[in-house]
Amino acid sequence: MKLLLIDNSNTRTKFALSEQEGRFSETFWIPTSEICENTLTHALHGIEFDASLICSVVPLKRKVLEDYLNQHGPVHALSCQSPLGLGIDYPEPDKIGADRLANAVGVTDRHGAPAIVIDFGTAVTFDVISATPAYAGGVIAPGLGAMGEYLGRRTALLPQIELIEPPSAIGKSTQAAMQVGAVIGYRGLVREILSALRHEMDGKVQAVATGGDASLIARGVTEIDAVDPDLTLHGLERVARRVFAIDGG
Ligand SMILES: Nc1ncnc2c1ncn2[C@@H]1O[C@H](COP(=O)(O)OP(=O)(O)O)[C@@H](O)[C@H]1O
Ligand SMILES: CC(C)(COP(=O)(O)O)[C@@H](O)C(=O)NCCC(=O)O
Ligand SMILES: [K+]
Repeated sequence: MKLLLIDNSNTRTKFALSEQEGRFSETFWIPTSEICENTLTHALHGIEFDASLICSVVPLKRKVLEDYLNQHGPVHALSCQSPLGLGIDYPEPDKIGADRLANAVGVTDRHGAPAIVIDFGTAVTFDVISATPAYAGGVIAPGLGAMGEYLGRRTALLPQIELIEPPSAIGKSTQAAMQVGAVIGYRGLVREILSALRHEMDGKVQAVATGGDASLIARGVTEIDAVDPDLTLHGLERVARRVFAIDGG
């Protein structure tokens, strides 16, 4: 059975095709703002699949995706009601972003529990999975892109910057000074939050990073144990195998 997996998040909507567990035959993405029937028809032209599974944190785009996919076979939208294979230790499970639940499934399946997933997307999310394993809650902070953009928008003289590694901690230009604030400053945010989370958990807890800014920020941060770029899509695949009763699911 060929599965189409879709992570509909705020900046990019990622797609993966899976026929064999743990391996994607194809992956691509579309800016979320461009998701409409036309772009989907174009992007999915010639791609065959038997069923699809979507995690969405953008309700209007989720509707467009579901309406389109419903014409092409069974569709499941991931929620706290889906067969996640994890407990949920959280007061209002239906408020948890579907991408965060997919990340929790992905990290448990691929790296084991207990774990902390850090998703460096539009927002940066930290999600804690206990040894049980159960989703235990987490942290939401501004994403690196949002932090970088903010100063350029709210000041008269500061430019928009490219989010790249600054050559030195002592900035020798406005851009370089802002890159230090964003990139090096961001690593400090990550270290401090990880330390506080680990302090509230028992024993050694691995941290796995994913999302658009993961490789840039994780560089040199020894508190992050691994970067797994397609973690959300892998979590979706795991749930899809259960929903559609595929062997190994
Ligand atoms: N090609 C790219 N397009 C957009 N953002 C990118 C790209 N490469 C890296 N990024 C960074 O990744 C962040 C978005 O990460 P992503 O995981 O796609 O977010 P989301 O899951 O919220 O859609 C942006 O803030 C940006 O800094
Ligand atoms: C926190 C998020 C905005 C992260 O979205 P992303 O940055 O991946 O696009 C998203 O998971 C969301 O809208 N969550 C709902 C609230 C919650 O999880 O508590
Ligand atoms: K995401």
